[in-house]
Amino acid sequence: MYIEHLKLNNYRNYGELELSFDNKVNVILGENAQGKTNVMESIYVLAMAKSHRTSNDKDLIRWDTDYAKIEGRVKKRHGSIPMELIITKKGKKAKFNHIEQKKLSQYIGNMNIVMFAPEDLHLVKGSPQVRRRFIDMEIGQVSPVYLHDIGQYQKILQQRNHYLKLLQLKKQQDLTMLEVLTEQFIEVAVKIIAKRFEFIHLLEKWATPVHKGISRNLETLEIHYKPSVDVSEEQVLSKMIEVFEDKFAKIKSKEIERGVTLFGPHRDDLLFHVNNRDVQTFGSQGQQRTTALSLKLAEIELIYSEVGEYPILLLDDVLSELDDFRQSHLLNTIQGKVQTFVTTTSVDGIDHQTLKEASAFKVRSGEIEKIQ
Ligand SMILES: Nc1ncnc2c1ncn2[C@@H]1O[C@H](COP(=O)(O)OP(=O)(O)OP(=O)(O)O)[C@@H](O)[C@H]1O
Repeated sequence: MYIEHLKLNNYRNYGELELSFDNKVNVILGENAQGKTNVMESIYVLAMAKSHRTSNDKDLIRWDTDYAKIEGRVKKRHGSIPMELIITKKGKKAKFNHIEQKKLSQYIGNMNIVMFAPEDLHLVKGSPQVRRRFIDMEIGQVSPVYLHDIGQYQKILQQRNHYLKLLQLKKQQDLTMLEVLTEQFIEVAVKIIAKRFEFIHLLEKWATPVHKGISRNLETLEIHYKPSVDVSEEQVLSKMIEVFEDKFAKIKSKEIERGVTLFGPHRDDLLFHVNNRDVQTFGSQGQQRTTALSLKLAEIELIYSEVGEYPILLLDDVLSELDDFRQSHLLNTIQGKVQTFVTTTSVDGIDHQTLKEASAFKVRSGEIEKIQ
């Protein structure tokens, strides 16, 4: 799939912008703070209904205006489909094929995106939160049910935390309500954990050969999912409810004392092993970068295998962060099959055929001009 047309109104530093793209590499050139990332972000937001760099939708609305609008036409195998997202200070409205989608979980996933930005290089080394976000965004793109479950989970987690806080502060004494919330919590948590196990296997299946290629056959990558409760994959569906019930019964007084939920998918993590060693602890910076790059390239193949079409790749300021070998590995992989957007301040030093054949756009304070 690829995005043919993009129109922005009052999005970040763009008043009005209309661009058409080919199904190939599109380079977005410009000095710092001119609006390169803003274009990438708008494509990401159109696909995912939220930004990768802010959780506050209001940040996306151009200063001193009331709403932001992103319109796009995505070309898929079965035709060209219009998508639209309007962000106001009160909320957002999403349309797919001119029809408003009441549930965002039904909207997301119609246009698949893989974003690779400098912060993704911290996927291995960063906090578990970064890795959980990565898993959730990726599964969400191929499974609307999962997105719905995550939404439910967050709601119940919030209610449970709120109730634990009341118990902690002795504003409540009744434990029956806590039991009801715990039961609801476990029901959704089990579904999420089962799906995460399944997804990590699939991701590993694609990432291991990619990693072998980038490491010139020297390294074997393994990805392990580490739920916060000690449970093996075999136990997930058969015994998980019991495992959680036992755990929560044992830590009840501790949770009340702390006023917060201590176990569940919001505390899960991922582990990456290269040649049987934990990359987070023992990996060199190069190995950590290779792992992050392998995961991104694996996502491209994973989406293709699940959806039947390649996703759109957004490389935000990341190409210059990779050495020559990794750069050309990346560009060789996408060449001719994945619509790719690359932002950079300069293409000097990137000597690859793919970039020579690319379309190029020049950004200057919220205005864009096609230059190649
Ligand atoms: N809501 C907003 N309304 C208007 N302008 C905004 C808004 N949010 C950000 N900006 C402006 O957008 C510009 C930043 O754009 P962007 O992040 O796309 O930069 P960039 O070209 O990618 O730069 P760099 O190479 O430094 O990453 C800044 O000038 C900032 O002031």
